[in-house]
Amino acid sequence: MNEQQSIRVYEHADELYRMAATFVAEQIRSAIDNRGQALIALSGGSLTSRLYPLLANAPLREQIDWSRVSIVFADERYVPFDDSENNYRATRQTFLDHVPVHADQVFPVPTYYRDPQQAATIYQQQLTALLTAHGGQIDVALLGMGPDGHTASLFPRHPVLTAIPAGALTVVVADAPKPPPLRLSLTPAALNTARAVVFVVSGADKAAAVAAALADTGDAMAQPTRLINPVAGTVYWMLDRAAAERVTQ
Ligand SMILES: O=C(O)C(O)[C@@H](O)[C@H](O)[C@H](O)COP(=O)(O)O
Repeated sequence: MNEQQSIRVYEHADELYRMAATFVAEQIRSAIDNRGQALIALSGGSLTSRLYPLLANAPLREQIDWSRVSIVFADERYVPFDDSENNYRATRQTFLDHVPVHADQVFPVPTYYRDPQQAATIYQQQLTALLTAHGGQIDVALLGMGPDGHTASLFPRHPVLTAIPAGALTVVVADAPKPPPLRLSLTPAALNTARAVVFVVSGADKAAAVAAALADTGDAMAQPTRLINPVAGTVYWMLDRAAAERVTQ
């Protein structure tokens, strides 16, 4: 197990999401207290419906100076902003439209480019500038994991995993097994700048993937979460009992 790793298990999903939202709010507050600002990376999926509303409502909403928070996306489905599959759209609906975050501090993946590679290049430039302004680190990267073990849009055994150029911060993922098939993801190198990577995973359908991800050894190409090893940060696994059921350590 990665030494910079912490595993926390909660009895029920409700408790998991409540504790995860509280933890993320603490991380954001501590970044603002220590460095005057916070840079966070968001994922889609169940976080959108279960965790983000907790940040967008009392008491957590009032505990954060949102004017000091910048937001990027760990991954995005390459569909227009008004498509119901778009993570930015979903995140606005449950989170960003309900907190006083400055519009110019929210960085959606620019899926309006016809060429996703162009979007990847531009998003990389934006992230590079943000990292420079934030001392080289994302403060909190919030990630989910699918039953197949994917995280962000890094899918097990997807050819792109071995084709990411050194130093690239963004990557276009075509033929993703989870729809929609065209996606843009932050790379492990980008996510590994994080001070805190927080995996929030619930449900028995993910128990096997969680156990494989946390086993002492394993193939990173089959378990992309193993590619997430922050250079100067900690990985937090926050699980409900059902997702943790097959973890042996
Ligand atoms: O598809 C996306 O947009 C994601 O960001 C993706 O990586 C997600 O976090 C996982 O698929 C887990 O999703 P669930 O929590 O809904 O299972």
